[in-house]
Amino acid sequence: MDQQEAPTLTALSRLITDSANTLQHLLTQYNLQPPSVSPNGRKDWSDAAAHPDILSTRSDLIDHTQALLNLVRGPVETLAAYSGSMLSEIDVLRTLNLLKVHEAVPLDGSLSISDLAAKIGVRDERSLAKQLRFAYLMGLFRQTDNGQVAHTALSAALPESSAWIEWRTGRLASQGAHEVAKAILLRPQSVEQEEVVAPSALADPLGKNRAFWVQIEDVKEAAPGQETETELYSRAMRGLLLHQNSGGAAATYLQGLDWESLKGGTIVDVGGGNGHVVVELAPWVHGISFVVQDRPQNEKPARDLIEAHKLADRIRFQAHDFLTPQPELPDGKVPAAYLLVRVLQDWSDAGSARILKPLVRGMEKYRAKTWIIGRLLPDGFDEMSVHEEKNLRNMDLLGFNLHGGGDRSEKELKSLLGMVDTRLRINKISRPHQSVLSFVELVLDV
Ligand SMILES: C[S@@+](CC[C@H](N)C(=O)[O-])C[C@H]1O[C@@H](n2cnc3c(N)ncnc32)[C@H](O)[C@@H]1O
Repeated sequence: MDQQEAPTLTALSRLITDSANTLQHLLTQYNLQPPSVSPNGRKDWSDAAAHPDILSTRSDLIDHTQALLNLVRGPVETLAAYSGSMLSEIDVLRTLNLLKVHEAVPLDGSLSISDLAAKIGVRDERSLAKQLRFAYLMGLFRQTDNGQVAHTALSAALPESSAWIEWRTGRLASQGAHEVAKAILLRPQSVEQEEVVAPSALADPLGKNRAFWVQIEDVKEAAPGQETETELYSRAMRGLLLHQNSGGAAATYLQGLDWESLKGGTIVDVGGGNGHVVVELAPWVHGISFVVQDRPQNEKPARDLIEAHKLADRIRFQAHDFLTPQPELPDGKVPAAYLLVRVLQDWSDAGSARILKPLVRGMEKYRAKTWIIGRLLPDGFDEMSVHEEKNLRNMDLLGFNLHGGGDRSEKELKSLLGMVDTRLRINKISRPHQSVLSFVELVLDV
């Protein structure tokens, strides 16, 4: 039987002190800001992307701290927290985010709960105060000495994360969680199966087992001034891009792929949403134009976003169902590469093969490459810190919850490619240090 080395309170505390000292020392050495609880302090770690020693020391510190917390709490209280206070933390975050409290509280000042309630249109002031009181315990907003509400570092960071939090904690993204066990019990194991049992379909509020993409489309009608589910989803995907990469969205993508090799060409972003990935990238990769392909519902949000970034001369949106053959590109362009960013995890192997097959035709005809950007799961244990692996696997579980899909390991990706075309192979894979995304270049042996 495995005998795990039992950590003690003092041994863990020592590890924490050592990692904290190292981290502090490295930040000073590289002239970077220390962590801070001030609303104007360090928000994320994107500035440390080029310093793997900082990132790995930080991950160690997080892992040791979590281990100490679990030890001090003990098993019963840890389980009580998962089914109690931690759930309330999510509920309070959802509520205050929906009420947009972070926009109403001034960044460099404070206001009374009554003024806050008036500003955000809340009538039940007492209940708002209770939500805030719990939020203070999370370090989300704080009460000033004169009883007013002010920002903390955590609440001040909400604007960048707000869209993702709104969507992820909302009904459509959460409903499947209640049916995961049932889906696992019911699901057949066949990779050939295109229609899979997805938890979110089992949780369909209309009881019709509608797939996620059908449910999201069916909620087309929004009240005047309100956004549709698709608009919220697109906004959330953009939020995830910024949020998941700790602010360093473009930097991660630039490190991962050889953009220079495509100069003068056109990249087709297949399932590119409203173009939120390529609007971040385009300013950094000169001489490349983009065609964003996605469902027609994304056309307007995409055009608005592209226009807002003044990139209409380089980025075109094309409504296209990626399960069907590739259309001619606008303006007679031909593809130099297809980009699939965070798409395949939503589909079973059979569904993913249907998405990849039309691209293989383009790879053959135009000698185009295909770049897959997504999460690759480790096959073994201890390949990364607990903190990193949780960040990675949390999205894998969400893929199952929503679509019955999920992320793949390199081995599983290779087996998928084999189902698509035996000439298709992985040319290279890279994962920028501590990025949750891996960058995979596919080529076709012709
Ligand atoms: C997980 S999102 C990824 C979006 C974007 N690539 C990113 O990384 O943020 C999956 C995308 O696939 C699109 N999609 C789903 N089914 C599609 C279909 N049949 N044809 C085209 N796009 C589709 C969705 O609209 C959505 O934009």
